[in-house]
Formats: sequence, C-alpha cells, structure tokens
Amino acid sequence: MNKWSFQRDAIEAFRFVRCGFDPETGIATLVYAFDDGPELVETITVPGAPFFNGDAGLDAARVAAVERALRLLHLIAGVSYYKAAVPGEIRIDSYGIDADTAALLETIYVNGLGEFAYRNGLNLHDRIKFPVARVSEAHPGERASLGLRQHALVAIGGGKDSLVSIEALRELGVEQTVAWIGGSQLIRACANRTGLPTLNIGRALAPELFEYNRQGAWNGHIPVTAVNSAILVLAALLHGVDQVVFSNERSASYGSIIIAPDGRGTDEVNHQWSKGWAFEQAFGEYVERRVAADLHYYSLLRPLSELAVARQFARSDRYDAHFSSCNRNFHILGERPANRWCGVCPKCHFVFLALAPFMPKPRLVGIFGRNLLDDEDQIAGYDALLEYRDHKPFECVGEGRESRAAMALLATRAEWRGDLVVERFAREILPQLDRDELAIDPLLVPDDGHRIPPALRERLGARLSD
Ligand SMILES: CC(=O)N[C@H]1[C@@H](OP(=O)(O)OP(=O)(O)OC[C@H]2O[C@@H](n3ccc(=O)[nH]c3=O)[C@H](O)[C@@H]2O)O[C@H](CO)[C@@H](O)[C@@H]1O[C@H](C)C(=O)N[C@@H](C)C(=O)N[C@@H](CCC(=O)O)C(=O)O
Ligand SMILES: Nc1ncnc2c1ncn2[C@@H]1O[C@H](COP(=O)(O)OP(=O)(O)OP(=O)(O)O)[C@@H](O)[C@H]1O
Repeated sequence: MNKWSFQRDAIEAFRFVRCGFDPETGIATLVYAFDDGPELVETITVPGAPFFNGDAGLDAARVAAVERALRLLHLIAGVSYYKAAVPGEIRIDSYGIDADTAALLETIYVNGLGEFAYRNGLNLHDRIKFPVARVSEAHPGERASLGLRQHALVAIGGGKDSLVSIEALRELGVEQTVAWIGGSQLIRACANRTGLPTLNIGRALAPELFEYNRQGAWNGHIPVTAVNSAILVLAALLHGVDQVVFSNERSASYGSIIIAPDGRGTDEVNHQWSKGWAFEQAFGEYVERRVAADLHYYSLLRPLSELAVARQFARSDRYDAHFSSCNRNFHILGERPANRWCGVCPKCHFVFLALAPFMPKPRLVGIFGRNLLDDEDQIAGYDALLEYRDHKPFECVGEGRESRAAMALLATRAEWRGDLVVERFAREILPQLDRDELAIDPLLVPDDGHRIPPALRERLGARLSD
C-alpha cells in the first residue's frame, strides 16, 4: 500500500506523468504526480466528439498537431500542481521536449508565478528547469500548414473586453464561435446574448489539489490565461479553425511596482502576466512554429489601453444587464457576489472608474447598483489604483496613469465632481500630480505592438480607436 502523504518541503520532484486524448468523448486527460505520490488527474472536455473518425475524420497531419497541442497543454496546465510544492526537480516521464519548448515553459512558469513567488517570499528564478531530451526524442522542427478553415474561436470571459472584440469581429463579418472554459453561468448568459455559435469547454482540476491546499501546499495566483490559451489552441485544432482570439489589452503588460522593504529599489510584479504582450508573443510564435503554421493566436485588443476598451464598450448597452468584470464571480469554490458586482474589489473599482468618463452617470450606477465614487469606504481601494500611498493592486486593472487621468477628467465634470472620492482626489491628490500627465486623449491612441493578422488589422482601421 502506498503510504505517501503530502509533505510540501520533503517533496523532491514534480512529474509530468502522461497525457492522452479520447477522440470518442473529446476528453483530454492530463496526469501529474509528486515523487511517487498519487496521480493528479485534470480533465478537459471539448464538445463536438467524436473527432477522429467518420467522414469528417481528421487527416494524419491534424491528428499529429492535436498531439503536439495536447502536450503543450499538459506542460502549461501543470503549473497549478507544480506550485503546490515547487520542488527542485521537474521530470517528464512519457515524452521528451527540446530546448525551445523548455525555454517557453520556463518563461511561463517563472513570470506567470511572479505574484505567487512574491507573496510567498520564494525565488523561482534559478529553480524552474525543464529537462531537455535528446533531439531524437524531442521531435524538433518547423510545422507545416494544415489547411485550417478561416474562423475565429473567440475566448469570452463574461467581462467587457471580450464583448468589445466579439462586436468588432461581428461588424467586420468575421465568422466566429464564442468559447469559454468552465461552468460559469454568467459567461454562459453573455455568450447566449451574443446570439453567436458557442463552445463551452469543461475543465476539472484534480481534486487532490484542494486537499493539498488544506494540508499546507504553497498557494497563490497562477497564469490562468496561459492555461486557457493552451486549451483553446487544442479546441481550435479539433474543430479545424485557424484563429484563437483573446481580448487582452496593452495595459495588461504592466505590473505593480513594488518598493523594496528597505526603500531601496523597486520590482515589477504582474498579476496578469499571461495576459501581457510578452506571453502573447512567445506563445503565439511557438504555436505557429511548432504546432501548426496556420493557427494564429492573437489578442484583438492588444493595441488598446483599458480606457480605450472601456470607451468602446460604452458605445452599446446590449450587455449591460448581463456582463460583469468582477472576478469574484469566477471562483471554483466559495462565495460569489449576489448581484454580479461585489462593489468592493479592485476590478469593480477600476471598471466603474474606467467607464465613468464614457457613460451617462445613471446608466453606470444602474449597472453596478450603486455609486462607488460616492462611498467613503472605497477611498483606500481607489488610492491603490491611483498608486497613491500604495501599489497598483494584484488584479486585472489598468495602469496607474489611466486611473489618474480618468479621475482627473471626472473632477472637471459637473455630474461627478461632488462625489466623495472624486472631490477628495481633487483636493488632496491632484495638486501633487503633473497636469501634463493627466490628459486622457494620448491614452486612447492605439499602439503598434500586436499579432493581429495584417489583413484584419487593416480592415479594423480606426474602428477600435474612434
Ligand atoms: C476566481 C479567482 O479570482 N480565483 C483566484 C483565487 O482563488 P481562490 O482560492 O479564491 O478560489 P478558486 O478560484 O475557486 O480556486 C480554488 C483553488 O484552485 C486552485 N486553482 C484554481 C484554478 C486554476 O486554474 N489553478 C489552480 O491551481 C488554487 O489553488 C485555488 O486556491 O486566488 C487564487 C490565488 O491567488 C488565484 O490563483 C485564483 O485565480 C484563478 C486561477 C482565476 O481563474 N483567476 C482569474 C479570475 C483571473 O485572475 N484572471 C485574470 C487573468 C490573470 C492571468 O492570466 O494571470 C484576469 O481577470 O484578467
Ligand atoms: N473562463 C474563460 N474561458 C475562456 N476565456 C476566458 C475565460 N475567462 C477569461 N477569459 C479570457 O481571458 C482574457 C482575459 O480575461 P478578462 O477577465 O480580462 O476579460 P473579460 O472578462 O473579457 O473582460 P474584463 O476585463 O471586463 O473582465 C479575455 O480574453 C477573456 O475572454
């Protein structure tokens, strides 16, 4: 009998045991273990099975690409389990990877676990090393095109960003399916509201992880967008479509600036690293180079700031009664807000502030069910967003300069300037700021750094920035 028990600091190795895909059911099985402990099995269920047989059966090249995407997913999704003990050794039991793949994974693990490491006081920089196999086992080499059909699998998260992308693609007549991972009813309601075809992918974490958490596992944020991206790449190949589209804005590339306890020096820790440009470039290029040359992974909103996205969202009220950006809706375990917006978390604070310059006040207050800018209890939350006596919160919120510019604009508007948080900003914080850095217009100008296919970027024109 295996008497193994989870003892975080005694664990020597994290193992990628094996992965498999059953074309009859559409279930991908991702198996991991610590040392010789029990297998930790995560499952991903892609609707649309059976996949490999019948008239619509996949050709050999696509089946091979599915296997490559599956391994990539296995390797990336392992981050949820690896983090529980962060042992010094990583082993891959059933296949080999080359140096290119190991480098991608080390980037994802080290940066994607940046907040986790910072909060737990761990240094992962020299600790995370993926083993590189001999060339013959690692199957290196460039990948050919698979003849995938032109169709966008668009990730939908229930918040404003993906809805802006979906509507922009709709206006351009781009064929799309809206896809999400997990059982969120809120995302389902938004997806249904689009009126477009939908794909809801199931994901079940290994239940032992929650038990390990109770037994003192290291815990903290993981790069969930990297995991979702790898899942959608697998789904895109199974469904034979050529684009996986996310809605990550340029502001996501900027982290929180942390001042060292002794006051000397700073560090940047990005909660949303896997929503950032560095991840998108590394992952998107790897997929085209190593999985399928005609599978394009990109974010449609990469050129835009959070404020520019908020301005686009405000143009239509189609989703007002359905969407929410509050992450408290998305817990696997635990409580969710009763009315879609908890009203006290950094995302609620930020989204309220970002929409305020672009929406009539009654509409915004109607969406949230309250006015967050007229509530004394929210002052500390807004100070952090403004980077005033605090750092930007570890959440998916815009840059400090965006929050300052939005608040400065509200301070000039009759409908907002009497509200408690705005009035206090104008009195106490504004006089300390450089007014030249508070203009909102420069923050609404799109950037050039993005991976949007050139023909689509051209067709988009100024659509996202007018
Ligand atoms: C919903 C949420 O914000 N969860 C974060 C929270 O987790 P918590 O313990 O309060 O509850 P659960 O989410 O129910 O998770 C239970 C445990 O399961 C583990 N886990 C969960 C998902 C996963 O993919 N891997 C896992 O290992 C974990 O041990 C949980 O304790 O706090 C956690 C610790 O800080 C966060 O890691 C949870 O964040 C989720 C992974 C999550 O889905 N968060 C997104 C809402 C989120 O932050 N999205 C960002 C994208 C950032 C990025 O890509 O890096 C966004 O909104 O832009
Ligand atoms: N459960 C999910 N399944 C698939 N994609 C998701 C899921 N949750 C979030 N995403 C995608 O991840 C990216 C980041 O999520 P994020 O929460 O920032 O976006 P959002 O929900 O569209 O908007 P908001 O910033 O207002 O919350 C988006 O492209 C979003 O569509």
